[in-house]
Amino acid sequence: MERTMIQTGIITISDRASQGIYEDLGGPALRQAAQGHGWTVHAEVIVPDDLNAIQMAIQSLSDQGCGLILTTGGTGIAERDVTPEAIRGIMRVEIPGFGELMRMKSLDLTPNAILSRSLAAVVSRSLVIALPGKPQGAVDCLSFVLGAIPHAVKLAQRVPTSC
Ligand SMILES: Nc1ncnc2c1ncn2[C@@H]1O[C@H](COP(=O)(O)OP(=O)(O)OP(=O)(O)O)[C@@H](O)[C@H]1O
Ligand SMILES: Nc1nc2c(c(=O)[nH]1)N[C@H]1C(S)=C(S)[C@@H](COP(=O)(O)O)O[C@H]1N2
Repeated sequence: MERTMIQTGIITISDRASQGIYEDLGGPALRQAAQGHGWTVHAEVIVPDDLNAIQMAIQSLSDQGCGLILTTGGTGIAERDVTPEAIRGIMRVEIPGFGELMRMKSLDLTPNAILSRSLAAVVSRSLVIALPGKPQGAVDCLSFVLGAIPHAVKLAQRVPTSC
């Protein structure tokens, strides 16, 4: 697989992790996975399940030059799960195949896979991938879409590239 230098930002979206009620394991799990893929982790942040806070965190990491922004949490159907709405409010285009593939592959692991509204989108010059909240689920879902990430990041960053 193509190994490209990708500047990565990681956002954990969880009311309880943001309040320190439980230790955030999702951000560190994604950092380890990203570094394992040869990417540079620029920053890791934790925000509550709040639409404005999510949008501001994404925009800030994008402005700091992250070509790839991974979020974990808030993709489900609980009352405060607003990650998809937050991303759709600031994206240029959605990339439906990412969510389709993550749900399809995850169905082999858990019947609850179809409860995730996980997605990917281009926000400014960043590829944003919204992964489920369970730390292992986030890492697994990232692995399912890995192959398309280097090319998608180049397209988001408007770097000349061909398929
Ligand atoms: N960032 C995380 N770190 C560690 N465990 C997590 C994290 N996110 C989710 N989990 C685990 O997965 C379970 C189910 O995820 P759920 O989506 O309900 O959590 P959540 O979004 O963090 O909840 P809330 O936002 O209400 O705090 C949690 O109860 C927790 O055990
Ligand atoms: N691969 C994978 N996908 C998964 C899961 C998981 O553990 N592994 N958890 C599911 C569950 S239980 C839920 S409720 C939804 C949404 O999770 P979120 O609201 O924490 O993002 O993701 C689903 N997708």
